[in-house]
Formats: sequence, C-alpha cells, structure tokens
Amino acid sequence: MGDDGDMTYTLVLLRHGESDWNAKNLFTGWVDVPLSEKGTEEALRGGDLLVDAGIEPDVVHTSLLRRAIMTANLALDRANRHWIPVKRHWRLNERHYGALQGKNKKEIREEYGEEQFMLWRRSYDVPPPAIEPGSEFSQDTDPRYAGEPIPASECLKDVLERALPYWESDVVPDLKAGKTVLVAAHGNSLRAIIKHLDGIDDDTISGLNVPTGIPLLYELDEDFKPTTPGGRYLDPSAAEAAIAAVANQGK
Ligand SMILES: O=C(O)[C@@H](CO)OP(=O)(O)O
Repeated sequence: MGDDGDMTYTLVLLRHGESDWNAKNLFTGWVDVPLSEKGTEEALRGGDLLVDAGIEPDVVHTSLLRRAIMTANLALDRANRHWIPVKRHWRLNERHYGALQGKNKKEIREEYGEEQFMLWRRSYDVPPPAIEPGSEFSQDTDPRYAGEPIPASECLKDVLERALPYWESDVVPDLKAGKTVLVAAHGNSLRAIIKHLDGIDDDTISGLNVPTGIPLLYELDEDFKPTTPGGRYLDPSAAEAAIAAVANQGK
C-alpha cells in the first residue's frame, strides 16, 4: 500500500547465488548443481539486504532446482522469514540449454565463434540444439518432471511462454492478495519475467543480465506496471559490477 492510499504490489526477484557450474563457466540450464561456497555467502547476504531494506516476504516461489531452493532458504533464514509458505514449479526453472548443458562457455565460443555463441546465449528466439534423451545431462527421466511437458532445449521466448502461465496462475494472485512475494529463480527465467513486467522488446532484452544473489525490488501499480522501470537492486553498485561479469562470461 502506497502512502497516498494507492494500491501497489511488492515483488522481489532473486537470482540464486553463484553455483559450482557458474564458477566453472559451464552451461547449466536444468542440471541441478549446488551453490558454491561463494554462492552460499551471496544468498546469506541477500537475506541481509532484505532485512536492511525492511522487506519481509510473505510467500516464496522457487524453481525445482537446488541452487534456487537453497538460495531462498538461506536468504529467508538470515532474514528470520524461513517459515513462510513456499511454492515450487519447474516453470520457474532456468532456461533449458539443450545440448549445450555441461559444455564450457569459453570452449563453445572458441569453437563456434562469437556470433553463434551469443545467438545461443542471448537471442530471443534461437534455441540451442536439442539435448539427446538419455544423455548425461538430460532430464527426460528425472522423476520431478514426470508427466510434465518438459523441453529438450529453449530460447528465451520459450521460457517466457512456459513461465507466464505460472506467473498468472500463482504469483499474480499472491500479489493481488497484498502479499510481499519473493521469487527465487534463475538468470534467464528472471530475464523472461523482467521482459514481461517492463515491456522490454525482443532485441533490447539480449543486453539485460541479472546478477547472482542481489535482491531486485519491484513496486507494481494496479496494472502490474513497475512504478520504477527496471526495479531497484538492493545493492546497486554490487549489482552493476556483477552484471558486467555475467555479460562477459565466455571471454
Ligand atoms: O548456464 C546457464 O544456465 C545460464 C545461467 O548461469 O548461463 P547464461 O548466463 O550463459 O545464460
């Protein structure tokens, strides 16, 4: 609720802390790797940032991947909000990186060249080649996805199309109920949500990167439009440096 009585909704987006594969510079996607030690620290600091900003999440939504789940647990524990209700869904998972999952970003860039590398990594509508079912980094027999229409590779457009139904059916109702909502997810699933919220066009979104472990606060008006375009990172200077590091991965 704004001071002037207008209804606003409070949303916090949180990308997981650094994972082991972020540290090793590997395409990760749906591979369920743990947080690195640095990532654990980032998640706890994310909780401190929530406390410092006086933000008390009422409900948390996560993907089905442990790096997002653990980040939410650590941040909320630090913020003494570990007890709030949680909902998890694969529709908040990282973008499925197809046959690139498990591959080194620098090696792929050197093998295929900068242009193809960036098309696969940041174009809106060019997915990487599909992953082979049954291969080492495929999720086709993973019980957590049994019976679900899971992808074998995704571009950002695909991510937006599968994340939006969950956004509308589960996140929006929590916001409309006046809850402060925390969404703990991934670089590309959050890029999809940000594209939707801020109405970013298909070309411009390729230049937008999300740093690990720094809460991004959105106040939304009654039409679910951000009152501050792009939201506000709770540690803006750390976010700026971390965004540049994500953009330069593979170099
Ligand atoms: O590997 C991945 O799954 C993602 C996020 O870490 O990488 P990128 O930023 O290259 O899309």
